Amino acid sequence: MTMNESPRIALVDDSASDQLIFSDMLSTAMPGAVVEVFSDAEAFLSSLEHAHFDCILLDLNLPGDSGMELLQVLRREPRYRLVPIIMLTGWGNEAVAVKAIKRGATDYLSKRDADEQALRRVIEAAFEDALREQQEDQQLNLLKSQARTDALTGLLNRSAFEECLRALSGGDVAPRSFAVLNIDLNKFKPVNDNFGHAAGDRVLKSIAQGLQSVVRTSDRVFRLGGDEFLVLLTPGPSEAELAGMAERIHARLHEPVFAEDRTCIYAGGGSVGVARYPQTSGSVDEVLATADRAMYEAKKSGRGVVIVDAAALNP
Ligand SMILES: Nc1nc2c(ncn2[C@@H]2O[C@H](COP(=O)(O)OP(=O)(O)OP(=O)(O)O)[C@@H](O)[C@H]2O)c(=O)[nH]1
Repeated sequence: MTMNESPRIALVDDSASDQLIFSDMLSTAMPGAVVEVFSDAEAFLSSLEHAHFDCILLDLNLPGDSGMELLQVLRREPRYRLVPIIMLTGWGNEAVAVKAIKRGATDYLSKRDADEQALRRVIEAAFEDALREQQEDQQLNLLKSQARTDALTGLLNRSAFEECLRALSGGDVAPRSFAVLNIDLNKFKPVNDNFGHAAGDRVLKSIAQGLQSVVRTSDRVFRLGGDEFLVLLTPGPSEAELAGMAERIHARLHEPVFAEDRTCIYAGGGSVGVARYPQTSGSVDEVLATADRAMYEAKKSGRGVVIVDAAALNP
């Protein structure tokens, strides 16, 4: 939130004389600013349907408690969570101004002490604060997303998967339908042994891209670790769709992966165990354990795909 050349500033104040004084002061203090004046919270809020402001000067003494209420409404609104809001206070209002800061105001300025320099100083400082907060926010979001991402493939990682499971099992609300495909690559270790670890990484990345290319936008692909992947299909597809999806995934896993010199480094495919909720009885965790067992069964029997609780699909 940098202060641009011509910030849009809203002045919300019910006193006609203060509207004049502050509009005048703003035109000298911030010559490029575009200032819009509102006499009450309601008029200001309805203007937000078609306008956006970079900074708000808000009279703390609007009728009733509407100045403080407006402040809280704005801070709950994602667009205005970080926008500088400066409270204009009357004489002896410092205690209330401090309360306003606790409720999210960026700063306050006593009307008695206000002049062009003070106004400019407080607005510039508020923009700097907002910029700092925005950068901290971005860093936090980046850290959160890194913590949920597998660095090699860019897929969601095990901790993101656990988060997802908690949401699926979610408290008192019955989980929605879902299907889970537990995938483990076949004979992946020899890639590392024969072509080196970088070649193994190349295979894992290629498998990750392949999986992402075949699922629907509502589905999620995770790398749980090593050569173990998991696809979560939400909402759970019909039996026929699920069989089609499992087959597409299985086929995609079998596509050969080449080195830069076009040597084929992997074509081992994967074993896929599939379980569905609510068709597979038990809790969300039990459904996962079932998919895991199905994957081992697929690996042992060389069947490629084993779908549990879909007898018609597993002749
Ligand atoms: N290149 C690479 N290798 C990894 C990574 N993480 C784990 N591995 C290797 O992946 C291999 C996985 O072992 P296994 O699943 O037992 O090997 P596999 O040959 O696929 O065995 P089967 O599943 O029985 O066919 C191990 O050799 C790990 O060292 C990674 O991030 N990059």
